[in-house]
Amino acid sequence: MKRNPTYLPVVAAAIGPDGEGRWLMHRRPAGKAHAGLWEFPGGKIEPGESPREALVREIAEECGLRLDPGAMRERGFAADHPDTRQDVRPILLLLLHCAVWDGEVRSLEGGEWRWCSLAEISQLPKPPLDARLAASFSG
Ligand SMILES: Nc1nc2c([nH]c(=O)n2[C@@H]2O[C@H](COP(=O)(O)OP(=O)(O)OP(=O)(O)O)[C@@H](O)[C@H]2O)c(=O)[nH]1
Repeated sequence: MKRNPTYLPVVAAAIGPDGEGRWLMHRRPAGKAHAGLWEFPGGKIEPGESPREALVREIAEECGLRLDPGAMRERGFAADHPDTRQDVRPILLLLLHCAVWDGEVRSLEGGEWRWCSLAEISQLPKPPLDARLAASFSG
């Protein structure tokens, strides 16, 4: 029986204070997959990490914010269809809402950062899974 390739787990953050409806978006830098598109920031979950641990690490590395894992809530997920080529792993993208953090945003690994309203996010060009997650915010 043909088996699907193993999903690559990726975690992303909807960072924003409760009730304000603005979220921190990251524009992927040149030279990377999906360069120039706007994503909910985050990255791959390493073996042995929980999604919350991975998110704290990725966000600290990318923009210097220190997220409070106790203030994270599951917000949704989106997954690729498995590719028929065995060398391309489908992505499982988990989205966590984080309403509490410390620090100021700095671009530590390239790319652009912007606080955006949902209306602005809907207009930004996004990778496919981020687009589906963003659409789920408006119901
Ligand atoms: N956020 C997001 N990532 C996606 C989508 N589709 C897809 O293949 N990916 C891939 O999922 C991976 C996300 O991990 P990452 O953010 O740590 O990737 P990266 O290229 O910045 O990191 P790296 O330099 O460590 O490989 C990237 O390879 C990205 O291209 C999508 O729709 N949304």
